[in-house]
Amino acid sequence: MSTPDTPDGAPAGPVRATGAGGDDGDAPGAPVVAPVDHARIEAAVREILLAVGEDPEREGLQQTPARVARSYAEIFSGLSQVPDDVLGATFDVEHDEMIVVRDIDMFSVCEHHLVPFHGVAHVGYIPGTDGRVVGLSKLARLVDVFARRPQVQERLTTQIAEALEARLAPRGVIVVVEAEHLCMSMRGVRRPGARTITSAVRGQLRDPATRAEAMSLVSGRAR
Ligand SMILES: Nc1nc2c(ncn2[C@@H]2O[C@H](COP(=O)(O)OP(=O)(O)OP(=O)(O)O)[C@@H](O)[C@H]2O)c(=O)[nH]1
Ligand SMILES: [Zn+2]
Repeated sequence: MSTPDTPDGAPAGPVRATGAGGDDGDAPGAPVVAPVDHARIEAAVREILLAVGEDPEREGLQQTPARVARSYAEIFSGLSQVPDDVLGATFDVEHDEMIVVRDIDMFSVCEHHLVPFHGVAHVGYIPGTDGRVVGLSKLARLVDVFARRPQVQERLTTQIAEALEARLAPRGVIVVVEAEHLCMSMRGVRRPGARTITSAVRGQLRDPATRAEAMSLVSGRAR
């Protein structure tokens, strides 16, 4: 299992989107969209369709460039978000033990091939000395902030951990991501079912005993 310490370069800097990632005002499950350049995406998709030998004017493809643009606005909405959009509010529950949310569904896009990789993220932390915690749903929202970008799994894992460290000053953080990369399944080496597991562990959770407890929680062995 890898424990990356330095991200392999960050994706393009965030440009805050009005309303993107809004919390309590959003309808549950409402798609988060970003202000991408729809006209440019549409022109590019039309070119790709022509390049692969398709006819962009045939009935089934006429709306495809516009659909792809809307889809990219959602899939890449993390590029216009920053962690503070979702970790802004903390509260004091005087809890000084580990908190783990496991099996957070995660969809991202491989930056090498622009096809999805998907799986689950497990996110845990030990609150800092001030005992402040963040709402549980915000951990899933934080995963989305970094997953909805062109990514590699190692960087995604590290960025989630570093954002929690920076915002909560926790005593420890653990992030484990398990994912299947469609670039390894549907093309290339063609190994459907292979899962990649990455972890980022910080602070007290690097201590072997605490790390073992965290790993048993995220793997479900403690249930
Ligand atoms: N470390 C890492 N590698 C990734 C990730 N997503 C995709 N890759 C790999 O990126 C590599 C890109 O390799 P290249 O040789 O440049 O591209 P390619 O010819 O399309 O490679 P193949 O996928 O082997 O066909 C491949 O080995 C992918 O499996 C990721 O999140 N992390
Ligand atoms: Zn890929």
